[in-house]
Amino acid sequence: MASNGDSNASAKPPPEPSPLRKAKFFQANMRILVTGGAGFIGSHLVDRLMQNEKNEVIVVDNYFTGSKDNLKQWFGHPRFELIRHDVTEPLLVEVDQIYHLACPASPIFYKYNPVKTIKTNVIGTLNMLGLAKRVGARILLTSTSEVYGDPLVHPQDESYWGNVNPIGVRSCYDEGKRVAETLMFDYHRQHGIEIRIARIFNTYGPRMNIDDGRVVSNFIAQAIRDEPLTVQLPGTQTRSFCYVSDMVDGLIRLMEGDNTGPINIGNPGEFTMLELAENVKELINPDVQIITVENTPDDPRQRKPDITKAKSLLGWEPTIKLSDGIPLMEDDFRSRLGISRKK
Ligand SMILES: NC(=O)c1ccc[n+]([C@@H]2O[C@H](COP(=O)([O-])OP(=O)(O)OC[C@H]3O[C@@H](n4cnc5c(N)ncnc54)[C@H](O)[C@@H]3O)[C@@H](O)[C@H]2O)c1
Ligand SMILES: O=c1ccn([C@@H]2O[C@H](COP(=O)(O)OP(=O)(O)O[C@H]3OC[C@@H](O)[C@H](O)[C@H]3O)[C@@H](O)[C@H]2O)c(=O)[nH]1
Repeated sequence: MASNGDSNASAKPPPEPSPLRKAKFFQANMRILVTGGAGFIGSHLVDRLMQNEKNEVIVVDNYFTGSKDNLKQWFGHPRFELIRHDVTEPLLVEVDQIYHLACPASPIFYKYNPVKTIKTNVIGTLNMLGLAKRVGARILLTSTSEVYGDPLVHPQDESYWGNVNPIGVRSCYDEGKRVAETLMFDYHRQHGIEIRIARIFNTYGPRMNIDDGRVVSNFIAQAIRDEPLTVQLPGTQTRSFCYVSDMVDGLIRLMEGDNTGPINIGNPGEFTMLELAENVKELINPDVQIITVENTPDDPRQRKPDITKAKSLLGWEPTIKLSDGIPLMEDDFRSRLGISRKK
């Protein structure tokens, strides 16, 4: 297995998968666990996995930021199960693959209960690794570009170790994800677990919570409601936005491929927050006002993925540019807000 985290990765073989995998006359389905599957990215991932009729999908979620509504299309389907469960508690299920997404992702939600956020990242990831070890499952962690902190290297490639405040208000999330990555590699080296790590860059799309608090959903909801777009100061900070269907494609390729990662998955198109506001204004509501408001501590000043590895190792690159993704998200937000386009 190719590992770009540490060249000393153990040669220890992973635990044997279920004997049913080798059964001559019984072709078992691939049983896939998605933690955090009721959330934004998780529910899109479930939709894609359910399209393959060889997959059985089990979702666990505590509904902190996710919603059953995101999965209602699958209720009652014989290949689908939904379990209310908090990943900080152990879980006993028999599965072949684990997509481990459970963790609040929007800064306002992860800062709301920072102790719970770090427990989710550390104890939650330990529990899922323990499960992977017991049943011989392959596990993929959705890590984040936030492991690079306020990056001093631009764009960020996977070899950069980051510039992270260990005691700041964002640390429960970014240090939490850094420990989660450490745990993944320790289980890989010590127990031979098959791991995959995706470092996800800002992702947007339909089904984001209207009140999620992240910038794209805020601006789109504000533009539709005729409220001023709130650009946090200085407005020159940058982000690179990936449409959710591209993200799901990258995650599945990583899971199915041979490389442990970490691998950046994101769209390198980089925008200042002022540029993003101008784009949303132009595409959704040319009359809307743009205002500046106070920022929060430790906001990263620049962020853009180097996706050379994703291109060469996964054959993946994003296909949907921001100006095409925003209108797709607008349709979804308008239907949920019950506000149609002005004639
Ligand atoms: N969307 C992004 O831009 C982005 C960027 C980088 C990384 N990620 C990572 O991708 C994953 C999904 O992000 P998202 O944008 O879909 O966020 P989200 O908040 O919509 O989804 C997270 C899901 O995890 C669930 N959850 C949270 N804590 C849990 C716990 N203790 N036990 C069980 N379930 C729990 C939530 O209820 C929710 O359904 C997260 O791990 C996040 O860190 C997302
Ligand atoms: O209304 C707003 C909200 C946010 N912003 C700005 O927009 C930028 C992006 O902020 P967001 O809250 O969307 O998300 P961040 O990029 O800070 O963090 C995200 O990074 C990657 C993931 O791990 C997580 O989804 C999340 O932590 C920041 O510079 C913020 O100051 C605004 O200008 N206005």
